[in-house]
Amino acid sequence: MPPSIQESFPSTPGKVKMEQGNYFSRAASRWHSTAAARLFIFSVLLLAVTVFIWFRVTAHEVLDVYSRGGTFSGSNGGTIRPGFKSDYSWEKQVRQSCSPTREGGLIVLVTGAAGFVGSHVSLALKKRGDGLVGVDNFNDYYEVSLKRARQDMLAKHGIFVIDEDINNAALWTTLFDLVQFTHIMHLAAQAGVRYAMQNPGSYVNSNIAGLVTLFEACKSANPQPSIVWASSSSVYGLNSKVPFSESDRTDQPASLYAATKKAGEEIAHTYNHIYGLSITGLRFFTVYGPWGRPDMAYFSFTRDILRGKPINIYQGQNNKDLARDFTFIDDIVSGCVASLDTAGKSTGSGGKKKGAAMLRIFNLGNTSPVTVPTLVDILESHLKVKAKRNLIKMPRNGDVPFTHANVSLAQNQLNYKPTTDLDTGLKKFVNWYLKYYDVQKKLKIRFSLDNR
Ligand SMILES: O=C(O)[C@H]1O[C@H](OP(=O)(O)OP(=O)(O)OC[C@H]2O[C@@H](n3ccc(=O)[nH]c3=O)[C@H](O)[C@@H]2O)[C@H](O)[C@@H](O)[C@@H]1O
Repeated sequence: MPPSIQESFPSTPGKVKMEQGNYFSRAASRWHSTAAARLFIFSVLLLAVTVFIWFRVTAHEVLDVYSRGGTFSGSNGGTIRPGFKSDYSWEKQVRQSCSPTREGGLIVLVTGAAGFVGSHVSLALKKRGDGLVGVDNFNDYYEVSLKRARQDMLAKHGIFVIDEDINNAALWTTLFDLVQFTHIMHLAAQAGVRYAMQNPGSYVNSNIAGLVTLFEACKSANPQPSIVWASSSSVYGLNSKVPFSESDRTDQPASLYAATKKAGEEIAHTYNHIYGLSITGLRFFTVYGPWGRPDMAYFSFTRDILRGKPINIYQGQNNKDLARDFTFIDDIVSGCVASLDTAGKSTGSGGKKKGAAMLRIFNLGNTSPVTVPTLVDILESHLKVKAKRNLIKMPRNGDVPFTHANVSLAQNQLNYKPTTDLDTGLKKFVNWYLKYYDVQKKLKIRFSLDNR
């Protein structure tokens, strides 16, 4: 349409806009004519995009935290970090720690490395020349200073422990880009049977969500690592067939802790089935020993006996003593290392299964249950102090009356043979306990003198 005819048409909203458009485009063209104006518009756009992205990330994090029913601090006081940033010195520490010192040495990621079993397994692997890096979130379920002391001990042997949560997917992306792990030793978990009634969310967060986050990273890794992880004797729950064999029923968990470990075993099946991950689950039976967990009975009893405080000894129905298949840490370490050594390769790549992969479950126990009062007798003899015993009815808090492992499968396939009886093992524990807490006391005194 020629401009003269177009101008003679009556005004319409469209026209008015067009005229406004012309006005603004003239004004804009004046602005555009300067480089400063272009820069200004670009900056405004950049700011808008940044604000938009920040808002989305923050909103997502808030929803994520609230969906877990929590606050912005972790389930045990740790801080939830939305991402992960590495730097040169961090990468250097990871690389150094992961370098094997023997030919054909494994390259292992150990989660829960500052924990009881994790620190022992890490040390054993390093000592025989494997490369490894640890991850631990140092939560305050029990005294953090003990976890830090284990970390110091590992650092002296050249093992780097990353202070992070297993739910941090960004950590796994960074770490798996940096290192090609041959194996994962997954020991990070929310442990303890009775604490599950106080903090159920913590069990779901670590033992289910954390496990899935890690499996997701493993499935996408290229090549995929082989995985060994800690399940628990508690999966046998109310099973009354003794001794407990891997083929026994495990669908009657007595605690939420046991239920999350059982769920872990099912999740392991899924990742093996869909993605070809090689996965070995280990059902540990009440592990004890030096550098142990203060929340466990043998440890807290020792502390209370030495302080002259009474201890509660639970009893089952008809005042029957409870019994556990207490297993010494060195035997558990042998079982863990043998599981790593015998693990088949994962078969998937690029997140896709290429063939059937190994899926195993083993009991790692001692095969000779001991009653709790006998445990106390042994502690008394090594501590040379009499316990003040309160016999009380077992509270309904997830406990089971007894555990007893059949380890013939582990014996056949891992050459697993527990060699430490409870008396020998507790003697080693008591020696460590007295030394460790005496050292800690001296350090505290020296620290307070230094700060005067
Ligand atoms: O084998 C396992 O799967 C589990 O072993 C332990 O659980 P638990 O056997 O209950 O070990 P303790 O908490 O040390 O209790 C040992 C025995 O002492 C008894 N006990 C515990 C505490 C107490 O104050 N009094 C008492 O008599 C318990 O009832 C139990 O029979 C660990 O805490 C779990 O993390 C682990 O998974």
